[in-house]
Amino acid sequence: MLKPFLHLISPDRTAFWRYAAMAAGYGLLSGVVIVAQVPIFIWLFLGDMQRAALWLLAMIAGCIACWACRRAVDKAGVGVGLAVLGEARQRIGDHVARLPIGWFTPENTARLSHVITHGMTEVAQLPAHVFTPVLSGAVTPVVVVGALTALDWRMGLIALVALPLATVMFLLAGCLGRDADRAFHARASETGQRAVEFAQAQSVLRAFNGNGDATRFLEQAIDRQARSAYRLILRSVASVVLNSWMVQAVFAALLVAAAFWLHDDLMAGVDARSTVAVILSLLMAARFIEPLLDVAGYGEALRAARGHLEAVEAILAVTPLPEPVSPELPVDASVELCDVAFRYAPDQPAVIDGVSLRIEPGQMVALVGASGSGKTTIMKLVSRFFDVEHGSVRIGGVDVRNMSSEALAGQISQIFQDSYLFRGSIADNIRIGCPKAQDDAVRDFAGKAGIAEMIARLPDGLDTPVGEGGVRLSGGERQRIAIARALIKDAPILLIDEATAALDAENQAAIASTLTRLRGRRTLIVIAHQLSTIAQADRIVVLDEGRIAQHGTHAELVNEPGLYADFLARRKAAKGWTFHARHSG
Ligand SMILES: Nc1ncnc2c1ncn2[C@@H]1O[C@H](COP(=O)(O)OP(=O)(O)OP(=O)(O)O)[C@@H](O)[C@H]1O
Repeated sequence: MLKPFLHLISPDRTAFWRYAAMAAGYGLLSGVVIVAQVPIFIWLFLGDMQRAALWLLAMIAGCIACWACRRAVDKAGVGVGLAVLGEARQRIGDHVARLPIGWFTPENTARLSHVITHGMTEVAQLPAHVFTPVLSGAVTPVVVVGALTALDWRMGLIALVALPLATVMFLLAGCLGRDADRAFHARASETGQRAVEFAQAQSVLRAFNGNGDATRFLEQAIDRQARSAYRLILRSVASVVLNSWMVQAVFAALLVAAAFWLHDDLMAGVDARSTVAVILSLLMAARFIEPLLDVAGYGEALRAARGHLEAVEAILAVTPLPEPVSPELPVDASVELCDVAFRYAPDQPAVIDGVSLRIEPGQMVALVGASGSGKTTIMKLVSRFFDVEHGSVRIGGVDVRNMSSEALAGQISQIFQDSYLFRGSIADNIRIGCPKAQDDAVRDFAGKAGIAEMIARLPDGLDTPVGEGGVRLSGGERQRIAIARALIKDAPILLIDEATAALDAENQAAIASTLTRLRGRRTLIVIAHQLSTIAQADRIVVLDEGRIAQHGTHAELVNEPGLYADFLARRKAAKGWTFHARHSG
């Protein structure tokens, strides 16, 4: 528990240890104040009011010191909590930013969101709300044991033996609900994911589930969460009961010992002093039990926080894409795949298998192939969204694994099918490609991407908000903004995945002319469904089930029986289109 917590606040743990020492000191002081009751009662019994008053004053001073100490401890605890919150979120953010794109499944994304929001807030509250009473509650009884031993060694011995026993019991009770707790957190993440999915996919759900069945997935997730919550509550109640029984058993043992002691004294002839000692021992026994009961009560909070800490540890344990120790810089804008093999998971088949391909700087290559043949995966490997399983991907002669992520990102600009627009204006979204770009440049690239007219029609022009994910725009408009963003970046390599698929004829022409302008100036790798785009390519690579089936210029491939000829035939049949290659290699 403490280890993952400390892991989160490393490298500077001084503040935590200072806080822990203060909390232990507070527990010690509380114990001393409790023990101070003994001499007060003894002097009262002996009729020495002056000494009793002096001890009373000392006790009052101790109470004030306790109060001040508790305030300082709470303040330090809040400080540690805030440090954990800041440090952990920063570390999780830095770590997640280096994880392979494949990690970001809806399930992991929901878990990440649950941990960063709910989980980390609970963990941050641990020092002030849980650690302080638990730490001080563990120290105070030790001091009280000393007083008990001084009053009667038998009761002191019982209390002394009870301390490690209670600790073991608390730990065992803590383990009781651990699995149920993990299951509950997993179910809570799943419900969160289903709730977001339910909200985002309303149009699909309503179109396909008009019979009111649309909430089924969400309801099932909520049911599963409710069942796991029920199991967790049962386990929690059991562990709270076990802890309380343990503490009450210790108390009963102390009472029995006190009864025996009194009985012995009665047999030996009652001594008033002994009677007072018994009464004081009982008082100390009660005060010994109080902090233990507190500690027992915090077991549940500790276990819940442990669940969140484990979730954070699990995220931090995912291996990020390694950064090179001595990064190298590419010498040009060539792209090369050398005998590349890749699979998305160890238990899945290879989706890229033995692909070798060299694209010279300034060349335009079109990737063609059936759906699922591996075109998008090749693009992702070039961008190092994942590392290859075998072979290498080289940019400018350098293995992408030997380039820093900044250097690699600087080389590549990309337009994907699902380009995301951030909440902000059109200009903000285009400027992501070049944060320093002036308005004129933004307008210029918007024009090149075919959105000049659209912007001119809008009252706020480039400053028009796009809404989260670009919801206020049509699919084609979103795609064109993503194109402007990619073009303004001015990276030497441009990857385009079906960039023109969502565009109307007018904008297809605008994009085609942009590609014409960029030909020879940038290395272009294009997954093109539009024949007009393929027509511009210097070379065409036809993929089939993760392998290169055909490779060459249009002129070389067009009369060769095979997938490319089949592809052209299908496209012609669909569009009544005739291919006029501008370049024959
Ligand atoms: N994240 C993923 N996890 C597991 N398998 C994946 C993942 N993404 C793609 N695949 C699989 O890898 C194979 C190649 O997919 P890829 O997206 O590269 O094909 P594609 O040629 O680009 O298809 P399309 O033209 O339909 O976009 C497919 O069998 C696909 O199911």
